[in-house]
Amino acid sequence: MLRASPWFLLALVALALLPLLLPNYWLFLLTSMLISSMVTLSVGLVSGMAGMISLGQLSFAGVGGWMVAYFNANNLPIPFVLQVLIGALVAVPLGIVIGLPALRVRGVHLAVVTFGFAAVADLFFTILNFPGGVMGKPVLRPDFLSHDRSYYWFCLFLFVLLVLGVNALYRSRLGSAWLAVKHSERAAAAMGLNVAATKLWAFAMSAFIAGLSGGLLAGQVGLLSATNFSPTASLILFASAIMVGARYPAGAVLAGVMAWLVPEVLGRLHLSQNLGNLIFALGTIAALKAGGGIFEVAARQKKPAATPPLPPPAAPAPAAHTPSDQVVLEVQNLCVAYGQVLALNKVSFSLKEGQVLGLIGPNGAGKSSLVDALSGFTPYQGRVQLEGRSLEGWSAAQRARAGLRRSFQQDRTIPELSVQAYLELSAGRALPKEELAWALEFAGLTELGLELHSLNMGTRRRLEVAGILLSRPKVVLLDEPAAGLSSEESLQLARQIAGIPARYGCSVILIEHDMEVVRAACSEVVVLDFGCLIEAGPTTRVLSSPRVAAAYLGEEVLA
Ligand SMILES: Nc1ncnc2c1ncn2[C@@H]1O[C@H](COP(=O)(O)OP(=O)(O)OP(=O)(O)O)[C@@H](O)[C@H]1O
Repeated sequence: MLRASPWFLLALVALALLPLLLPNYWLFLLTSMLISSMVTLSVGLVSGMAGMISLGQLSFAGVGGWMVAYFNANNLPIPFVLQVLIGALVAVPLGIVIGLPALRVRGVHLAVVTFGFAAVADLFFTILNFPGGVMGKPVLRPDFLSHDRSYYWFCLFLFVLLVLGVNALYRSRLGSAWLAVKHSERAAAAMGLNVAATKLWAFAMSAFIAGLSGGLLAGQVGLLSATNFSPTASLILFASAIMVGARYPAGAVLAGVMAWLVPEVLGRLHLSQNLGNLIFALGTIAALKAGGGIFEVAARQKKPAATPPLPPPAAPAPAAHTPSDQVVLEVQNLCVAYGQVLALNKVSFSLKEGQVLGLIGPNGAGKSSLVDALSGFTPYQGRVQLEGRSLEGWSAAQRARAGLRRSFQQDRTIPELSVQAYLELSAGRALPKEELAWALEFAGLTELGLELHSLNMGTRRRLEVAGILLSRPKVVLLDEPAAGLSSEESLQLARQIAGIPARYGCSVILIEHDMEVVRAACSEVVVLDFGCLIEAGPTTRVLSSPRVAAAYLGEEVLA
């Protein structure tokens, strides 16, 4: 993201002064570069930020251009600037419609859907023609934009506005939500985010930006044709956006430069323009191999932070918190089946207010199925009640918003976000200094600005828990939070987990294989085996039960 404001200002001054030095032909190319950069920015938003493949971005641009051409051909008394804006706005509902399939499909399927849209739009543009095209009636610019230089400055002005707007968006909660959805829709839903709305916003906004660029292109070239917005051109645009890492404005500018420089150079060398496509294709393959475009890789290679120190193990053993008798989560006859496999068979237990309840069992016992069912990710039969309210039919996001939060076995934190942005996204609100300071202490960090990719696994796991706690949940399901941590880190985390009810007043279900962690954190334990609850009660008693030992713990407990 654009943070180097001195560089940004320098580039801006250079771009603003260039028209004074260059002949008209180069000015025309520079304007094309700005317009290409804009439409690349739109790909950066929908694909780079929100992680959805869109192969029809130029069709949105075509809609913007078509509207401007239509206003001109019909001599409608609408100022040019307004025409461009209307064109961009008309592209928005289309963006939402094209975004609807993204709620159900992703990856290659979404690529096919969006490319299909590009093909249909191409047919539409070809059959209907751009208004004014057949009559040879070009789009007229108002007097103040009639000179190529003033038009260039106008495009530059809009481009800068877009960059600032997009940058502000990327730093907002919506921007963080886009990254969350890109990395894991499940984790995003588990944070209480509305995944569908987040995706549709991305499509709508990227269609707006693309539509704006189409309108500007109409003003630049006067007469548009379907070839300006062909599906093939959309493909090349997508390839170049991937190659540069177009969610970074500087990447979009680089793509814009290449979009006019490569054909220009090839033309002067009398080489085929297809060579340009080959360059973009190879660049895309290289980017996919490197796990990101030029600017994404560069951002990732920022020096990783030194491994943060563990928080002082002095963490006083948490004051024993006596759970109240009030039941916060009631689970009755819970059954989960995957086809013929019965993963959970009539499991019933209750979680009391202020309790840290361990959930243990051998591999395949049904622990993850239980967490998935409670958190709304797996269909189940039976009853689950949160503070007396049945959660029947509630989605994962609704359960999270109601105060039933969960963590994941695998790291699902969002590498590009800063510590603060991640915590605020997970908490669902802007956090005051004291709460941020507490979260830093919980995770053993000192800086809020560090990006998560620079943190070690243990720190990211603690940060995930801290973010969940800052959302002030009623119940937290922690799915093997100590996985991948050293034994020292695990015990530290266990002590922190044991202190959660006293500090946050919420209850915890802790799934853990490490019995030391269970002993340190949990007052009571339930044990699953082959999907059935075989034992429940105070930790020490249950862990020394021969039945449990036989089912799962073996020598570890007997020792
Ligand atoms: N998506 C699925 N499709 C089919 N069977 C599944 C699926 N997920 C889990 N199972 C089966 O359901 C049973 C319970 O699995 P689950 O992952 O809930 O156990 P677990 O106790 O969490 O195991 P682990 O400790 O290894 O994570 C196992 O027999 C497993 O093979």
